[in-house]
Amino acid sequence: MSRPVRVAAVSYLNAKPLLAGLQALPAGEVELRLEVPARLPGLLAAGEADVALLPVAALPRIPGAYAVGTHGIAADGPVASVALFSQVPMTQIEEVLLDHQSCTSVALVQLLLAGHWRRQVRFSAAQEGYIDRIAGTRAGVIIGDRAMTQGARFCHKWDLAQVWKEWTGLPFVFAAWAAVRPLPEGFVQRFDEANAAGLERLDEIADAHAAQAGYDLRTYYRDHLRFRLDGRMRQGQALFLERLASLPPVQP
Ligand SMILES: C=C(O[C@@H]1C=C(C(=O)O)C=C[C@H]1O)C(=O)O
Repeated sequence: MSRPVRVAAVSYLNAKPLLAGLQALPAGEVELRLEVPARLPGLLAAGEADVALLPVAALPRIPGAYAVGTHGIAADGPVASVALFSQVPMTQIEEVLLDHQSCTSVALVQLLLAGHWRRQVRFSAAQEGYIDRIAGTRAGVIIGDRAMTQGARFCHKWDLAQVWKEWTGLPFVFAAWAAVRPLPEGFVQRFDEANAAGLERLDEIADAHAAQAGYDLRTYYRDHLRFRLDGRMRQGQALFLERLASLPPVQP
């Protein structure tokens, strides 16, 4: 491949530590594009991206997808930025709005409601502006930077990675680098090392984006997010995909 490797990543602050190290790659080796998670599976499947930070719920839909390196976006306990928000207690929720920017978390909430909370609710596709419609018995999933600042607005917040951990005892992987077609010789190792280099500078990266965040990014990067996908992470991912396969066709 003589052209740059086209890398598509999540546009939220959660991905900045993985992306920071890519600057160390040889000039012109990668071309970076940032999108909300729900757009990434389509880019990879259509060949518009060579590598994507792929929401793991999309893996079964992309034939031939394989893991690139050892990094992604995960949590081992509360993640802080993925939650179900509601004004009423769990037992009174009748409808759940599914964040249109999400792919994995909207599947996770359906698994948790059916298998962990054992609640039957209606799921509705959400659109831009849906957060204002979370009211009464209508709850909603919110992911990413927008989720970090909703705390005071809703009476109830269930952190989905924390609930997954309580349910299964395992970490949860939201997204992981993946490709479909072969990559240039040696690229995966260079890319993986570049990711790891970014993780050495978490505080510096947090401070560089602090004004944009408006919350404590150092804590978010250090205490909530996990970027290295070890054996337990992959175990959590496998269990999620197994349970997802037995869920009735994911709505909406
Ligand atoms: C932790 C997060 O993980 C993400 C959630 C995703 C999803 O729900 O599809 C995909 C990628 C990650 O950005 C977050 O967005 O806050």
